[in-house]
Amino acid sequence: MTVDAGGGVIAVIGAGAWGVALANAAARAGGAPVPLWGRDGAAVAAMAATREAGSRLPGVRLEDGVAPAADPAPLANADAVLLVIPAQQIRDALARLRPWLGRKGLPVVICAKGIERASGLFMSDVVREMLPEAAPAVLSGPSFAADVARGLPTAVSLAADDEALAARLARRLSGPALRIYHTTDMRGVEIGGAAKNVLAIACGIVMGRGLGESARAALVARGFAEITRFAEAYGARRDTLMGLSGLGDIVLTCGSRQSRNFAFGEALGRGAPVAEASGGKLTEGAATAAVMLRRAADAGVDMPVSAAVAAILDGRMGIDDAIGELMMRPLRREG
Ligand SMILES: NC(=O)C1=CN([C@@H]2O[C@H](COP(=O)(O)OP(=O)(O)OC[C@H]3O[C@@H](n4cnc5c(N)ncnc54)[C@H](OP(=O)(O)O)[C@@H]3O)[C@@H](O)[C@H]2O)C=CC1
Ligand SMILES: O=C(CO)COP(=O)(O)O
Repeated sequence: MTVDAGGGVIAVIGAGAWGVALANAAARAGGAPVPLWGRDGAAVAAMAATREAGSRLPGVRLEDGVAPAADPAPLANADAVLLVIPAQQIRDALARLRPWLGRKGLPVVICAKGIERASGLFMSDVVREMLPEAAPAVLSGPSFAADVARGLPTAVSLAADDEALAARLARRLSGPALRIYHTTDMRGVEIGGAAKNVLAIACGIVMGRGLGESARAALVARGFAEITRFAEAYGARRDTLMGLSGLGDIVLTCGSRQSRNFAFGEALGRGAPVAEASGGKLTEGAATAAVMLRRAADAGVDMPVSAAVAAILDGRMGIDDAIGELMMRPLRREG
């Protein structure tokens, strides 16, 4: 497989907000057409006809090279694929698409942010199970789809076991407005992306409850500390967590209503029921909170902020009690 700065076909699996944004970025970065696979035939046909992204990214036009389709056949000719569907759906989608993806060394770049609820597996391990011949990679960092789709300046991390592959993919996808740093720390990049969504819900709750910016800053700092402990317990490097896919994405999603996870938390903080607070939007942190705590417990890592979010989402604790409990924890040395 050849993927380099000068070309190589990048295909995108998932025609939602982030899939369209990355397809646009890939089209801007390279000369080759970008197949964009979506499961909903009518929706992708409408995208192809109107060249509009649709209701998930209002006002965004598809770049000329982007080719939306519900037929997976073009995936068979891709030099690399970007996997851009919700984390909990990746296993099923790969089971269906495997006939077009089962090639030795095919780079499969995971762009979803989550941990698989049923198995407790990180996304790169799900891909390794479902496509054992593939070369998994992870792309994550502070990047709202609406910004990337419009070509606003953004920087993210891309990790693969093979540093040369990570560097080639980063060069192929980078453009004047999308700057991609590469690393071999897949665990660090994928845990940063998955865990920050849970923290964004916590920050939304605090803001929705009217507890103030000081409380949010405390949560960001203590949440970052627990995410770093968790990631290191699973072999991640601390400096990865200090980078774009950890701290960078926490700064973005814990401070902006544009984040669906933050907005979900804010609605909860204002009193919306858990079942209604997302307004039908994808909130990866809600799916990941409980399973992340299971993995943390397996590794003997304490994650009090994430535990409070999980307890609120499971209905085991009310918001005020959860906040009270966080404040009443025994005082300890910082670290
Ligand atoms: N939006 C953003 O700013 C960013 C998102 N991400 C991550 O990207 C991932 C996707 O998010 P995003 O694109 O925003 O979500 P959206 O809700 O906008 O889109 C999700 C897409 O996945 C498709 N899909 C859902 N289930 C399946 C399935 N079983 N098989 C095939 N396709 C499926 C949906 O299809 P259908 O329309 O038919 O339901 C839809 O096209 C998430 O993990 C998110 O955390 C990462 C960075 C930025
Ligand atoms: O991951 C994101 C930005 O980096 C998008 O966050 P939300 O899924 O919370 O909207």
